[in-house]
Order: sequence, then structure tokens, then C-alpha cells
Amino acid sequence: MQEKHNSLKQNAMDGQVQIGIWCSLGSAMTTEIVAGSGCDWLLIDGEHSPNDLLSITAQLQAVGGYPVEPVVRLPSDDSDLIKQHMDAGARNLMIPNVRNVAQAKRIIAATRYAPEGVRGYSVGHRANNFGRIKDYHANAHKNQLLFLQIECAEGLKNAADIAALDGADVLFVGPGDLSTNLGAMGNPNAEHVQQAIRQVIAAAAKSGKPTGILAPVKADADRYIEAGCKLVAVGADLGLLARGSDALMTSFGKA
Ligand SMILES: O=C(O)C(=O)C[C@H](O)[C@@H](O)CO
Repeated sequence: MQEKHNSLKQNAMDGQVQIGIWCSLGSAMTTEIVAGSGCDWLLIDGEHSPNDLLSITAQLQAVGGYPVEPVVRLPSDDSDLIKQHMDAGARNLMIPNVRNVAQAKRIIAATRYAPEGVRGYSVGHRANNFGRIKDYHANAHKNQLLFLQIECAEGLKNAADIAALDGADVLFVGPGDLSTNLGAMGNPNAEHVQQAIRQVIAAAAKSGKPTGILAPVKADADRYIEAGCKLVAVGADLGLLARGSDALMTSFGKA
């Protein structure tokens, strides 16, 4: 048995736009509903959502039969969390608030087995179909996609050097944190924040790496795609449900 080819990695590296949806509800059921939408990828959020290793594993299992690549965002760059979630089958990882090359190198090392890295070895886990994928450990890095979030001035300053690292596959802008850390909380469309986002796109492009962003407003998503973003999350389960249910109640005069 071979590991399934990572179409998201292939398409991202080929410069194809890949449309995603953010999953924040911590539910295998709602994430499976999203998986059937036709999106290319979906983000299971472990940073700002009530998720843990077990709930993230359940969501990975729920979407396993769909033509979608799940990306798991961890709450930090903790190497033990990286190990646990990769063993659970999270081969596309997003790490928040990456600020400099030294931190990025530590993160990359945590995703790789020796001699390139320090990922702990386990003979059987969900990632290698419980030992059935015999060459998993030798080839795992070929099917992994690592998203490093650029969300502050230091990360912005170091973005090009971070993107140049082997193993730093995607620079992913966190528009909420980036705008907050640039003095424009709640206003990612402020011109200096937009300029910063364009700077991240250019920094990644210098190393031939794609950029991603979360843009739940279509006009913003269209603008970022036009500006060169390739991995764009265009909505979130939480917002879709809140806005949808509110609109429904408004239509019956209930809100
Ligand atoms: O900074 C951001 O914006 C992100 O990284 C995305 C948010 O954390 C996401 O949870 C939506 O609020």
C-alpha cells in the first residue's frame, strides 16, 4: 500500500489556485458537510476553536473519503503537538505566528524524521494506515505541506528568508492578527496592511513558494487571488452558520 498522493501540495507547487473553507466548530459532522462542498482543501482549526487531538482526529477520519485535503492548524509551534497530529494523519500542517528563520527551522525539523529532523518515530499510526504503508517513514516528507503563518511585523520582515527554507512550503497570512499587530485591529483592508500582504506574496514568490490567506469576503478573496495568492480560504463554517441562521430568523421577523 502507498500513501495517497497529496493533490493540494502538487497543485499548490504548480501555482494552481486552491479554494478552501475554514472549519472552526470542532464537529466531525459539520466538517464532513464542508468536505462534500467541492472545496479543494479545508482547515481544521486547533488554535481558535474547541479542538484537541481527539476531535481533530475524528474530523480527519470524517473527511478521509472525500476528494479534499485537510489542513490542521495547531495552537502553537510545539514539537510534541506536531508529532502527535502528524501521527494522527495531519500531513498538511499550519503553524501560527511564525516570526523568524530560527523558529521556522525548529518547526520544519519537528516535521521531519532523522537525519533532517527530530520527529519521533512510531512504527504504526493513522498516518501510515497503522503500519500498512511500509515506506511511509522514508517518504512522508514528500506528501507533507507546511503552512507557516506570517502575522506580525517581525514575521513580515523575515518572510523572504523564511520562505527560502526547504520545508517552508506555504506562507499563510493571518489577516486578523497581522492587522492587529500592525495597529489596525479589525481592519485588514487598511492600506498599510494590504501593502504588508502584498509584501508577503512577493517574499514567498522570490523562492517560488505559494501564499495563502483567509478571506471570507468574496471581493477580498478575488483581490488576493488577483494579487497572486494561491491557497485562499473563502469562508468559515462558524460564519456561514451564524449568518445563515440569523438571516433565517430575520426573514421571519425574529431578529
Ligand atoms: O489572524 C487571522 O486572521 C487568522 O489566522 C485566521 C483567524 O485566526 C481565524 O480563526 C478566523 O478568525
